[in-house]
Amino acid sequence: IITMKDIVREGAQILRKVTDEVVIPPSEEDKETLLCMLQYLKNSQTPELAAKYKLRSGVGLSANQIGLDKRMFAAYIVDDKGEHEYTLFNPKIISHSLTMIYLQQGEGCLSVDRAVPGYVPRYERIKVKAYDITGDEVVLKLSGYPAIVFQHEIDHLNGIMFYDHINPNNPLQLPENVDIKS
Ligand SMILES: O=C(O)C[C@@H](Cc1ccccc1)[C@H](O)SCc1ccccc1
Ligand code: NI
Repeated sequence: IITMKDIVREGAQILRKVTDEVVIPPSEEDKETLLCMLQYLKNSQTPELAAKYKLRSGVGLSANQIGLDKRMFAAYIVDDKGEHEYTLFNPKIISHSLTMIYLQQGEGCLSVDRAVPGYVPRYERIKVKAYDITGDEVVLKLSGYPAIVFQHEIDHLNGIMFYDHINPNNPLQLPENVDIKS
């Protein structure tokens, strides 16, 4: 299983690389790895397992965060509508809203062992084209928190860290078109 020792921390070059597209249809190995990444997220959100394996809780994980130069990520979000799991290859944001949102509490990262305060402006709505675990093309429309998670993960695949979006002079400053989203 994936544990924290498998997670690459900031400073590693792979976190600053634009990762390579995965060949579609995906190999058995790539599918296996992506499912392991999803399992990490589920384990990290299961108190007994998180405690047993000392896992930091995560709702998203990109392949380069476990040292793989592959354009794929997993996300596992539980909200009032239930569990939403995503295992996607070669994701691409094909359109987005003008309005932006941000998390009141800012963002964190499994690859960043420190708190970096500040608002991270994200598109409120995104349309994403990707390939699912079977290699079929999917188009997903996301808004709110899931959209934030996807943007955080797709940033990873493009070598971007969440703090790259924080205004260095005033971390709590926002572009004027940003709506409040806590
Ligand atoms: O490092 C990662 O990519 C996982 C990130 C994903 C993320 C961070 C901020 C905003 C959206 C997504 C974090 O580990 S997720 C941390 C977390 C865990 C449970 C609930 C909320 C956030
Ligand atoms: Ni991250």
